[in-house]
Amino acid sequence: MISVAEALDHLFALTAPLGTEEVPLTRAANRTLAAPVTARRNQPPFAASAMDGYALRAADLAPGATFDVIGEAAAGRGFAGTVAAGQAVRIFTGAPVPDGADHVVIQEDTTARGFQVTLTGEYGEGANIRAAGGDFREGDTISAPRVISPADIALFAAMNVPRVTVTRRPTVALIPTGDELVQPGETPGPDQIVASNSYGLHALLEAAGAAPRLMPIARDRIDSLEMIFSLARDADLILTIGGASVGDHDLVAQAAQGQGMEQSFYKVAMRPGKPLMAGRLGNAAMIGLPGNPVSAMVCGHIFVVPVIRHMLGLGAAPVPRLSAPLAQDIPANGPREHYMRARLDQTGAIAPDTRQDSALLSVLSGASALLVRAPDAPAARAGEPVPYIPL
Ligand SMILES: Nc1nc2c(c(=O)[nH]1)N[C@H]1C(S)=C(S)[C@@H](COP(=O)(O)OP(=O)(O)OC[C@H]3O[C@@H](n4cnc5c(N)ncnc54)[C@H](O)[C@@H]3O)O[C@H]1N2
Ligand code: MOO
Repeated sequence: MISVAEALDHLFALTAPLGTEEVPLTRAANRTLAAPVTARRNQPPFAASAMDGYALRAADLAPGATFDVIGEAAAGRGFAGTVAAGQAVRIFTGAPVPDGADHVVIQEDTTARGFQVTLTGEYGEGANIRAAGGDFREGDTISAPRVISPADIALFAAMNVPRVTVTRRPTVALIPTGDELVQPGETPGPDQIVASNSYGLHALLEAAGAAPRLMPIARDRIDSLEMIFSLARDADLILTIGGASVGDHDLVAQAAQGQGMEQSFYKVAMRPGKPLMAGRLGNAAMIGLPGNPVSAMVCGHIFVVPVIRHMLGLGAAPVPRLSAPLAQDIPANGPREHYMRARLDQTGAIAPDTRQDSALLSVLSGASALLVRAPDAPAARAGEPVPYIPL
């Protein structure tokens, strides 16, 4: 059995960053930026008023001072003239500050009468003017790669960049296997259960930036598995679920090898997830996940998400770990790295659930973290820091 770190290295070696495509901003959320974005203008392009009020010369500011109002500057329609001593221009938020003016008094601090305005209150410390280029300047760049956030999209739009270059989404064929499975909503036979982790993995893949395709359930027969594999060949990644262990009906590796799969590894020293398998099948990487629902989901977090990020060009790195103090004593670990379903309490301390069976989706759903126990880690006391992965 290889370690989790070794298995991840093999998976990174089986995969590579994908090509790119261009998308409009309305399609760019959560995609991975693949080429830097360069501002095509200054923002603001002119010194702009930050408030509704009067633009005038700061040198003229004095309590009770009165000004001649010589015109108006609105957003989208500036004032063409120049403000001289004793003059003011009525101005609105976002409007260009007219030549000659270097201060905007907010209208609440003035009294207007006819074509005159008088300062009444405190006129404040700031000039209420946003400098030209104060947000960004033409030629400023946002570097790639990065996962594009809603704020990034607003920034790109302001930079007058309507389309961006992103990494192609990895297509993932997700293949549930097993005679016992029916789809959610169907009526299971007496010995059947409802396929679940295929749906959980579908959600995990979408959130990680992949384009998952849920394939029909492959039955525990070589011909059925081969048929579904043949439908999945154009994917970047083929993920099978179940049939990975040593039972008479665990036929995934045999069927994949019959289709030309070159195996990279089988079995990882971890709990849950031991019967994990990986290889290359034609142009696709293949990962065979164990069928137990929690095992498949944990392997999804620990292996599949980092592989998707690698394919998106976001680097080849394990899931980041945080640290929290133990809420209680825990016993020594066995020889496999243990990813314990755990919860963080309000004080930030972490405690593993008492039930760690890899079939218990209700426990996984109630967990907020995977507490990571290194192989053969000794018993640990309440208060000791332990590594965890947030869920
Ligand atoms: N003699 C041994 N038996 C087992 C070993 C072992 O080392 N020696 N390993 C155990 C471990 S650990 C795991 S994990 C499982 C993994 O087995 P498989 O990958 O072959 O999975 P299946 O047998 O097909 O299914 C296991 C379990 O999960 C249910 N399942 C499968 N697919 C789904 C799905 N899409 N949605 C919901 N549930 C699913 C399936 O019905 C089984 O109950 O093997 C142990 N055995
Ligand atoms: O590895 Mo199995 O995944 O322990 O349940």
